[in-house]
Amino acid sequence: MSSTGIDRKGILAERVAVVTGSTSGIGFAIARRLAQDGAHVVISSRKQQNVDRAVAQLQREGLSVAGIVCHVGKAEDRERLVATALEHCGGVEFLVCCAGVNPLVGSMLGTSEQIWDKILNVNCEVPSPAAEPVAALHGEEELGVYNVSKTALLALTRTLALELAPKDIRVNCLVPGVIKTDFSKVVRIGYVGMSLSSSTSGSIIRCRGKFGEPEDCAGVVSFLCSPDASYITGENIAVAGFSSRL
Ligand SMILES: NC(=O)c1ccc[n+]([C@@H]2O[C@H](COP(=O)([O-])OP(=O)(O)OC[C@H]3O[C@@H](n4cnc5c(N)ncnc54)[C@H](O)[C@@H]3O)[C@@H](O)[C@H]2O)c1
Repeated sequence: MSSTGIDRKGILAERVAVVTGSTSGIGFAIARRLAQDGAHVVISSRKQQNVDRAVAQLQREGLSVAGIVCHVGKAEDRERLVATALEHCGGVEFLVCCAGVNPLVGSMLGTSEQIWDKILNVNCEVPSPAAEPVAALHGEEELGVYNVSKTALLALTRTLALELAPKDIRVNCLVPGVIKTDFSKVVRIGYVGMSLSSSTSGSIIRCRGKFGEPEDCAGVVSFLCSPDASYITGENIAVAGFSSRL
């Protein structure tokens, strides 16, 4: 039982969550946790085989999940995703935007317009009608455009939270540190011995103790979706241990 007298078992029972970029990594862990906490969850990402694999795995665990392909940069895919949630679950109560890209590791200077457009489109424009995007606080060298896109989400969260407050819609942003997924390999490769160290390019990356696991992010998102968080909106919440926030 929580301090508010709310029973946390099945805290999200019969609620409906849509999670983008949820066939692997942080998104998958969030989808699993929300379903374990009782929600009906719609999983999505770009490839049918990945959606099928993730849905099958969670259904084997006895969880209530459906899945559909959704490239978040495509308007028709996003519409189909919402339609699927309406059809299977009768609505959407939580939207968790995890899809993110970083096709560039290198200097921001001279980065092509095409790369800027891709990163800003997927990482910033798409979460704009959403709740709980995943974003950044302190950037690293060589991830400049990505840093810009994720830092924009901090302002997006604040602004959207204000705009949507009259509709009683909350908007919060999870700011992970270095979490062990395929996505962060490019950053983790520079760590030596899990302590303060130099990356191969010479830039300093800070991490003391250990990297995070995707599950470290999932519980916080479940909390943010729960009634215990009903007075929390417009916040950027770091789950970063002692590592840099990506
Ligand atoms: N891993 C970290 O250390 C870390 C830290 C901070 C923020 N993040 C952010 O967390 C989010 C999830 O990353 P992850 O580490 O779990 O990586 P991941 O590669 O394991 O998962 C990313 C998921 O997004 C999907 N995806 C990518 N582009 C998409 C698109 N256009 N449309 C739909 N789906 C798409 C991929 O298929 C995959 O399922 C990203 O937004 C990333 O920027 C990750």
